[in-house]
Amino acid sequence: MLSIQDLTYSFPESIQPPVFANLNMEIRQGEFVSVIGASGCGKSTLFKTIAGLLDPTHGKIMIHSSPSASTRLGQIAYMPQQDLLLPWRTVLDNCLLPWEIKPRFSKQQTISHIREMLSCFGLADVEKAYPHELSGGMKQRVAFLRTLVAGGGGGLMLLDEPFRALDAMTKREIHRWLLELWDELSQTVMLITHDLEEALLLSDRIYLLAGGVHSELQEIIVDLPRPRHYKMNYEPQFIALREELERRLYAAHTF
Ligand SMILES: Nc1ncnc2c1ncn2[C@@H]1O[C@H](COP(=O)(O)OP(=O)(O)OP(=O)(O)O)[C@@H](O)[C@H]1O
Repeated sequence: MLSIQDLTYSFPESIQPPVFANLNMEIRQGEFVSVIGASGCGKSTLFKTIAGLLDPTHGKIMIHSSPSASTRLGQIAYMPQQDLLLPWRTVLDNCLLPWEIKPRFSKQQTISHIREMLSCFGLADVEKAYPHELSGGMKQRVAFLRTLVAGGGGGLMLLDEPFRALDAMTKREIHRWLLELWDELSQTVMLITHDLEEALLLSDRIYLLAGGVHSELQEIIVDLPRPRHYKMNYEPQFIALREELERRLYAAHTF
């Protein structure tokens, strides 16, 4: 679905070395792929480049074999680190925004789908609230839900640390929901996270990014069986994978 070839990005007018250089990656339709790496290694910059917000300094980004940036825009739902909710719209109206831009189903169908998800995310009571009335974690859940509505057509979802402000219980609920509904959603997802357990629980593959002139993108295949369950965290295969991930992460950032 997504093919990245020889991708390099340097901020214009920056005297720093490139954020990353000569990256190659392939994402298949329906895959869940996490990107991990030390703070500042270039993960968000990589997503902004894929989403078309930054122009690559060098290299190609192709979606369904098309190098056109405009084709890419229609296929990608991007959730940045900041929630970017519209302050003058209620929770429900914020979630409806993708439908207003690109309607797929009737408005009524979309609203009932959103209401189901609001209830599952513990947000049913705040449907009519405005963003300034919500906690940081609630705003993040609304932004995540809106990205799900935007990406509902089987496109690519780019999620930049979507669950970072959530308490452990809410995070677990959203993980459980994602794991249960994953097959039905038929989404392709790329997720940036610093939470190694989250990456292992949700992903088919993980890319470990080390940026700079000598960038490296290591691939880790998560061969845990599906369907997955959060209790897998305690199983030997999961623990072994987690240890391996920590070892590689440490090695990639030890100079
Ligand atoms: N607008 C900018 N101009 C110049 N340099 C920038 C700009 N934005 C980010 N950078 C630099 O690019 C590098 C990569 O930043 P980026 O936000 O992509 O890292 P990250 O891996 O997502 O970090 P984190 O995990 O902390 O979110 C950092 O060194 C950062 O200082």
